[in-house]
Amino acid sequence: MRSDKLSSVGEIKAIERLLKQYKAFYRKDFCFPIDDDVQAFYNCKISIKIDGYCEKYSRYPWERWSNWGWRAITGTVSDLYAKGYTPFGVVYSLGLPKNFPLSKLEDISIGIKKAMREYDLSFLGGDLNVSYKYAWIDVAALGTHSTSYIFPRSGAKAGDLVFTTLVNGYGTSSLLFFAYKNRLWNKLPREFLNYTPRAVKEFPLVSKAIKVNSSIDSSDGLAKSLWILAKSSNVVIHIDNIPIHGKVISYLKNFNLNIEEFALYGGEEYEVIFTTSEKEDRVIRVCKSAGIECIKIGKVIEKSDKPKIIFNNREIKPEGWDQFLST
Ligand SMILES: Nc1ncnc2c1ncn2[C@@H]1O[C@H](COP(=O)(O)OP(=O)(O)OP(=O)(O)O)[C@@H](O)[C@H]1O
Ligand SMILES: Cc1ncc(C[n+]2csc(CCOP(=O)(O)O)c2C)c(N)n1
Ligand SMILES: [Mg+2]
Repeated sequence: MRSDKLSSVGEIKAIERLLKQYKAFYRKDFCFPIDDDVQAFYNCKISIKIDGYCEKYSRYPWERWSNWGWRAITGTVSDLYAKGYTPFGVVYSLGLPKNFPLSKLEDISIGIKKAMREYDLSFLGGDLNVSYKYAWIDVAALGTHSTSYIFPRSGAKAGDLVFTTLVNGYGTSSLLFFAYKNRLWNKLPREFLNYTPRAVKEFPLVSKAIKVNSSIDSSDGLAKSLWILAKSSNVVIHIDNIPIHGKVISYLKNFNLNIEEFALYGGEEYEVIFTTSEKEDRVIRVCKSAGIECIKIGKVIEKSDKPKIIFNNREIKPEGWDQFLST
């Protein structure tokens, strides 16, 4: 309905509406489905991704502006890495209120530079605009192909094993969001508050050594990311292992919180969730040689026109971070 608000419709439905209109502008020689994490062209050699963040909904009060700059770059390149592409450069656009101090702008650029060093990115250009009340950043990144094939969200096959990388781990980001919403952050140690996830830049190496069938990054949480894979691939996925960062568990217990829920419904972990028909021990070994840990979390059971995620005989709610529903 045209009169509906974004806060009742949510991000996914709103985007679906937009994408219907843009179908006519999609070229047949593009490599990914129109709604995938990234798009690629020139024989899939070059790929592009854009991602944006509003300060109000993406920077916690205890965080430095440099963290915000770092995460904006990380969030964008994460999608490229998750698809096997290695980003080589970024352009970004900043919107800042008129009274924004120059010192904070410097701090944002410290975070951006740190991320460009970490991911070996070139600076391709920028833009500075005035915004109303809150700061805003949009980052676009270009990546090059390092595998001989591509793996969309829709490529999961019956029998595939489902893996996730464990570079940042699950649980920390949802605990931080909980602490923020409940004004409890002074109960958490600096170690948690300084959470600075990094994108899984080793994943292109993994996808070179094994054949990945489908993948997504976990920026909107494990449950939602798994659900998107299942829905795009039309499959039922069984999960038998929900990963949670060891250090988070005691805090969740202290606050009397449900451990599984915090692992499932987070966001901003920037892990790669992928499916493959390769054997478990080989996948774990290949990840290790690439310098990261991967664990098997489940299996793709069957093709189905009723895609779902099952854990312990129960269907997992396909919920997660949504810009319009979550805040
Ligand atoms: N405003 C928009 N107009 C057109 N297409 C959009 C718009 N926003 C998102 N999309 C497209 O919709 C798809 C899903 O977008 P979404 O941002 O949820 O992807 P994502 O990779 O999960 O992003 P993120 O990394 O931010 O979680 C992508 O193909 C994206 O290009
Ligand atoms: C003040 C404040 N409120 C909420 C959050 C949580 N949060 C912000 S963006 C996001 C998903 C990013 O996905 P992507 O990078 O793919 O766009 C999440 C989980 C936060 N960090 N700060
Ligand atoms: Mg993504």
